[in-house]
Amino acid sequence: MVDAELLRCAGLFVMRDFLPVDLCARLRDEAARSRLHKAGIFRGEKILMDERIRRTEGACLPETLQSAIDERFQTIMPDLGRHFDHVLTGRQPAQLLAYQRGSFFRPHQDNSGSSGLPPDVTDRLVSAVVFLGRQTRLPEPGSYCGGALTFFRLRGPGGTNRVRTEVWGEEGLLVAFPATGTIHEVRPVTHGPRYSLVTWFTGGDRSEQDAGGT
Ligand SMILES: O=C(O)CCC(=O)C(=O)O
Ligand SMILES: [Fe+2]
Repeated sequence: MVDAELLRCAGLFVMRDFLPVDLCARLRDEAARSRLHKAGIFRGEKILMDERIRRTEGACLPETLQSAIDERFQTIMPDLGRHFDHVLTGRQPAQLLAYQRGSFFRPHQDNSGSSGLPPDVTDRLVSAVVFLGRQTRLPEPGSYCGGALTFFRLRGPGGTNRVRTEVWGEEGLLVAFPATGTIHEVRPVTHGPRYSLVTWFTGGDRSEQDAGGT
């Protein structure tokens, strides 16, 4: 369940079927087979494992699937840049994430701009999340429950301020948002696993480029 219009109205970039269902299924299979490692959070230069804030695991993204994913992200880069008023020139390697029952990621922004963070974080301009599975209210074969990607204080229709906006996963759905200032969380998964791909686009402001151009 995603009200794409609502998210668009709040300035997010939404694309259904960004990845084809067969590619989503292959990625889920790979993640299920892969050795998983605990994913951390940045505190200054350090990566901290704090399971009160984030309980998520990372899986290996096989090279055989990497090029298909890169190609898809590459195609939307100009549109994303226009949408968020940036000149996007690069992208950080996509991460394949696995959330088992009980996993979550508490409210955070992907680039808080705090001093002392490594360039990997401060370079992030636009965050993109791709859902590889489907969220349902009750367990169904192949679905997950809980785990809504929840945004806080998004602008609503008519300039209202929505307290919370939930995005329920659909296979292949992409949601992109500014890496700085967009507070979001992954609600606890109650039936899993939930799989997603995340990546960050980098580059510069349009205005900076215009000022520098001749
Ligand atoms: O898995 C998701 O849906 C989002 C993950 C996330 O917010 C992050 O990795 O920063
Ligand atoms: Fe995030």
